[in-house]
Parts: sequence; C-alpha cells; structure tokens
Amino acid sequence: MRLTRLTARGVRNLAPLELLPSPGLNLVLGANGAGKTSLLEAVHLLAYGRSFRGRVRDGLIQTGLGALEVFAEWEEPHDVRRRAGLRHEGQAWTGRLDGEPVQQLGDLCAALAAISFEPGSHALVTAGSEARRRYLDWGLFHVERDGDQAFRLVWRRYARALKQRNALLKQRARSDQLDAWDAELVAAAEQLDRQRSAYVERLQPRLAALSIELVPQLGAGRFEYRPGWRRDQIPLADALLLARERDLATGFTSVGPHRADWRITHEARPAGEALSRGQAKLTALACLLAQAEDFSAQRGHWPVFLLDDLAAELDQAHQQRLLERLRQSGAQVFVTGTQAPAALELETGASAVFHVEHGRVMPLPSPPPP
Ligand SMILES: Nc1ncnc2c1ncn2[C@@H]1O[C@H](COP(=O)(O)OP(=O)(O)OP(=O)(O)O)[C@@H](O)[C@H]1O
Repeated sequence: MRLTRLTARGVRNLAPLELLPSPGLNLVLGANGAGKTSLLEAVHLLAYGRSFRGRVRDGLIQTGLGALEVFAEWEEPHDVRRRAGLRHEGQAWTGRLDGEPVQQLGDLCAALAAISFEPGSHALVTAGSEARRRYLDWGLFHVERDGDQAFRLVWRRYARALKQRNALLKQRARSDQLDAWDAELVAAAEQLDRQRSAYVERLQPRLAALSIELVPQLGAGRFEYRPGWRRDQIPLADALLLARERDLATGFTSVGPHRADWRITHEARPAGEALSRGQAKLTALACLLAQAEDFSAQRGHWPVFLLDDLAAELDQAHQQRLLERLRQSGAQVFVTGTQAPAALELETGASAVFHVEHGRVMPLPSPPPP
C-alpha cells in the first residue's frame, strides 16, 4: 500500500498542504516545532480515526479554525487505486471512501493500513490495556478480505450488547432484561475472543524471531493473551452472572473481551523483571513489525510505516536494521527528524526528501543515488 497523494488542511500548525510522496523512503526534515510530527499525525488520523498524541479535541485542529480535513489517495497491488477523506468539525466527523460517504469511521480506518512508531510507542507494552486491545483489533480489522466483514460485524455486535447491558445496569433493570443482553453479549464475545486468540497465536512465531533480532539479550518474546475473564476456569455466561451484583453497584460490566489484555514474556527475562524504556521501545517495535509481516502475508503488501523522530528513538544500529528491513519489504516509509538519521548514510538513502518550516512542507530535490 503506497500513498500517492496526501492533502491536509487545519491540522495543527500545518499550512494547507499537498504532498506527492515517493513509493519508497520519504524523509521529512525540519527544526523542532516545524510541523513534521503533525504531517505524520494527518496520515495516522485517516488510518486510525485518532491521533497518536491524544484526542482530536486536544488540539489537533488548528487554533482559530473550526475543522480539519485530510484526504489521501493510495495504490494497492493489481493496480487498485483507492481514496479516502476525513473531516472533523467540532465533535462530528464525516468520511468518504472511494467517493462514497461512510457510515462508520471504522470502515474508513480499515481501508488504509499505516503503522506508527513514535516517541509514545513504548506505551503499547508499558501503559494501559486499551492500546493493546486496539493493537489486536487493528490486525483483525485489516486482514478481513473484501466481502468478509466478520470481525467488524462481531465487534459491533459486541459493542452494542455491552452498551445496552451497561445502560440496563445503570437503570438497575430486572434480571430477565439483563439475562437477554447477557446472552447476546456472550454470543458475540465468544466469537471476538476466538478471533483474537487465533490472531495472537498466528503472531507468536513472528514476535519470537523479531524479538531475538531486536533485543537479543531478552531472548524470544511471547504474547500472553488474557481474554478479559478467567476463561480457563469459567464460561463467560457464568462470569457475568457472578459479577452481576457488583456490576449493578458500579453500573459497568466488569468482565468480558472489553477487558482483554496481553503482555509479553521473554525467554531470558525473569518473571516480574520490568523492561527498561529502551527495551520496551524495541519490544513495541517487534510487536508492530510482527503485525506488519502478518498483514503482508495475509494481504500481499505492506502497510505504510510512519516513523516519527527515528534518530531520537533508536540507536544507529537499530535504525539501520529497521530501515533495511523496510526497504527490502518494499514498504512505503515516512521518517521524520531534525536531520537525516545517521543510519541513512550507510543505507540506500531516501527516495524523497521534504523540508518542513513553520508548517509549510516543501519537497527538496532528490538526493543523488548512493
Ligand atoms: N492546534 C494547533 N494550532 C496551531 N498550531 C499548533 C496546534 N497544536 C500544535 N501546534 C504547533 O504546531 C507545531 C508543530 O508541532 P510538531 O510536533 O508537528 O513539530 P515537529 O516538527 O514534529 O517538532 P519536534 O522536532 O520538536 O518534534 C508546534 O510548534 C506546535 O506549537
């Protein structure tokens, strides 16, 4: 998947922009505060419906403007050309995919596959569980083939049942009403959980190999998946019944796939020993690359990679290894930095360079081939 055109207006400090990226490595350079990360955020927004720097209402829309708009065109194998646009105004968003309005933001996000590695990425393995659930669901949303929307449908069915159950809990509804929604919740939950479990198992060998390569001192990494209830001891229907009194008191469903989580264990890391920040970063990178490899195995092409401030995130050897791997994969990559990462001099170099200054993004003449 390769972006061929990106336009954005109203994103942080960026002046209205039109970018024609290269299919290979795009280097985005500029001083601190110039707007480099904002450029990646614009792509990320289209691919995830959210920013990697918090909620849209926390400052993604340019001060003084009421709305932002991002539009992208991209190519997929077999000459498939697609386009998507997103507009955020106040609390509301509208989206278009291939010229048609979309009803669900998720449909838009499932179309464009981008993976971001940025200064906050270590949170995937160190912070709260929401990001880890989103990670699993990203994989499942994106490997659905056209015409097979099973995961999206199951996910929506579960989300709807959960919302209904929580509303009933808050009203302290009758048991028979809760019973009906428990049954609906369980039916969707079991499918959701089965798909997440299978996805994690499919990623295991890739994660093991990537973690040995990226953080050899820790040994092979392994996902330990937690479904959101003690599934090995009790069916979800019983867990919901057991939790009902507590849930009625809090007005919130305390067990189920919306509480799912995973963590990474490493062969050579004693249980309970925390990861350093650098190790957490590399472990998160191993997870993201495992996901990208799986995407490519299922879909036949790589997601777009957004690498924010790469030189500050990884040492030179890791930068070089990552860039070389992505180059070999044929992935389209965007790398930001105040200057070109040192690793690039040893590597094949960028295929396009953009300079960002006070929110203006300008292409620079292509560097000579190495
Ligand atoms: N809502 C907004 N409206 C206008 N400007 C904003 C808004 N939010 C942030 N900015 C400004 O946008 C600029 C761009 O920030 P961004 O993080 O994209 O820069 P950067 O080039 O990645 O910088 P660094 O190298 O320091 O990471 C900052 O100067 C910031 O103050």
